[in-house]
Amino acid sequence: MALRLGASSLRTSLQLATVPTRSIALNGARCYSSAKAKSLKDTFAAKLPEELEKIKKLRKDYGSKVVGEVTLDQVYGGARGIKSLVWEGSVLDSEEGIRFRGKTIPECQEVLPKAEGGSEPLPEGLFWLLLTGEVPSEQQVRDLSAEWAARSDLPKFVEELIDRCPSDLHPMAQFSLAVTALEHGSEFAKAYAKGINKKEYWGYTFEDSMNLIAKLPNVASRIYRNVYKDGKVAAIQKDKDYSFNLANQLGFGENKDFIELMRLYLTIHTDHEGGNVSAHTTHLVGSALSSPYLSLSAGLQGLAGPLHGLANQEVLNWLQEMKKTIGNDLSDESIKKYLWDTLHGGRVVPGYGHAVLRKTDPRYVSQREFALKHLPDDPMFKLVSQVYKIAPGVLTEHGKTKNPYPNVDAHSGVLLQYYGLTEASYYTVLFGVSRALGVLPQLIIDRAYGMPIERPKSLDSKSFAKLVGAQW
Ligand SMILES: CC(=O)SCCNC(=O)CCNC(=O)[C@H](O)C(C)(C)COP(=O)(O)OP(=O)(O)OC[C@H]1O[C@@H](n2cnc3c(N)ncnc32)[C@H](O)[C@@H]1OP(=O)(O)O
Ligand SMILES: O=C([O-])CC(=O)C(=O)O
Repeated sequence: MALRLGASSLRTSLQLATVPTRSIALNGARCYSSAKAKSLKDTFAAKLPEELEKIKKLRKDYGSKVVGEVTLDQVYGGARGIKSLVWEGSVLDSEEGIRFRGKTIPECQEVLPKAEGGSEPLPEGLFWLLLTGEVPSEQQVRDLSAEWAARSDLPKFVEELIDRCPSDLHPMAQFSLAVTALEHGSEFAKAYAKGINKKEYWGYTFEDSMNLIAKLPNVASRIYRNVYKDGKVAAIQKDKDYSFNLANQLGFGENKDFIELMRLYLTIHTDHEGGNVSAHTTHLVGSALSSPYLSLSAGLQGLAGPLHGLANQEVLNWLQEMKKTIGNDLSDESIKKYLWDTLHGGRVVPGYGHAVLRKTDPRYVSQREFALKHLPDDPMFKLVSQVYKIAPGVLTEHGKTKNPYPNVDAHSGVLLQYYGLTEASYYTVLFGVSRALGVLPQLIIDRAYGMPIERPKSLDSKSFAKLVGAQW
């Protein structure tokens, strides 16, 4: 019960009184409806004792069972496939792709609440699903939108910090810098410094995560407007959803389809189980009890690498280069030649391959479906489709990559450029806003579970050689 007391002591005025909820079936998923919607924090707190009990029993009964073995190749191969992380929000199947709390992307598109008149899910709903495992009601999602809007103001010094960045400092560096500076308002760090009971950690981590997510549209749009536009940022509209506000602040609030794209984009980029660089980094830094601000900032710095989230920037630049080179000749032969030139130049084909996936990424598929619906005749979409037809064969013939199919980053830039967001160096910031909605729920869960500091064992090569019985 201490956990619940700790949580409720932090309740904000926006959280509505909790009343028993009625569970109804919505397309096979559980959906909770009630006169007064139960808040996210109360929903999580109510489920927590049972979750903790289940984990305690699992560890008591099976704690010494072997869950896998590790080869020397895995040690030298980026820890690929080693099962060593607990991540509740999503699990990635190499053939099927991601499932968020057991639900595929199409299933999420079906069951998660949408904006009035909209057809894409609201990322608020996915955040709720990732944290609690439950599909929220429409009212719960509306309340969450309102709560984020209410918490969205930036401290003046953070605005000034962003404004003082040179416009040629990469947007991702500006983004992680601003998120680090928001640490100034960390309730977790302040409470820890005062000395709090471990059982109260998650409540403060929840508050920090909510505040941080709420502020990201202001941070992200300020960077965009400063670097590429006139530096003026629209105010958050308190009665609107998160994606509307982000789209509007970027300067695309008049375009309903772009807002819908933001809702889809922010939903599908959230989470990709725990081992990817941004998720793992956030979790790792958080395991030292660094605040959610410092943890996410570290994760964003990993996302900014070209083999990870920056690949979406690389893809658009690469496609534009290709267009310049091949002009209107989208024949199989000319695409093939361009792909081979890239590979012969010792470069990777951006947007293709994956550390886990061995089939086309379902996040690519959902973006392709969006394009087929909204921009079927866009020349860049046609180019992307042609590359999709040709690249798997070329990469297979090249014989190096274990996965010749496209990942999420192969498509996102083409959708953004269609609506006029053409600045590729900005794209990973949008990815980062979405990724925050995926990695912060797990950070709250980590603290609620009392996960320890992460500290795997390393050895030098000589010791590994000895371990496998080799000469050194
Ligand atoms: C959101 C995301 O992070 S999704 C991934 C975004 N990144 C990209 O799209 C960049 C292009 N892709 C890649 O570089 C890789 O496929 C990664 C980083 C995604 C995965 O890396 P790995 O798990 O090491 O891939 P894999 O085991 O297939 O690599 C084997 C070899 O194939 C190469 N390879 C993998 N993908 C590609 C590619 N798209 N083009 C050319 N070569 C490739 C690797 O560089 C590696 O070469 P090496 O033996 O000379 O070092
Ligand atoms: O899973 C990975 O390694 C990379 C990825 O697609 C993501 O983080 O979204």
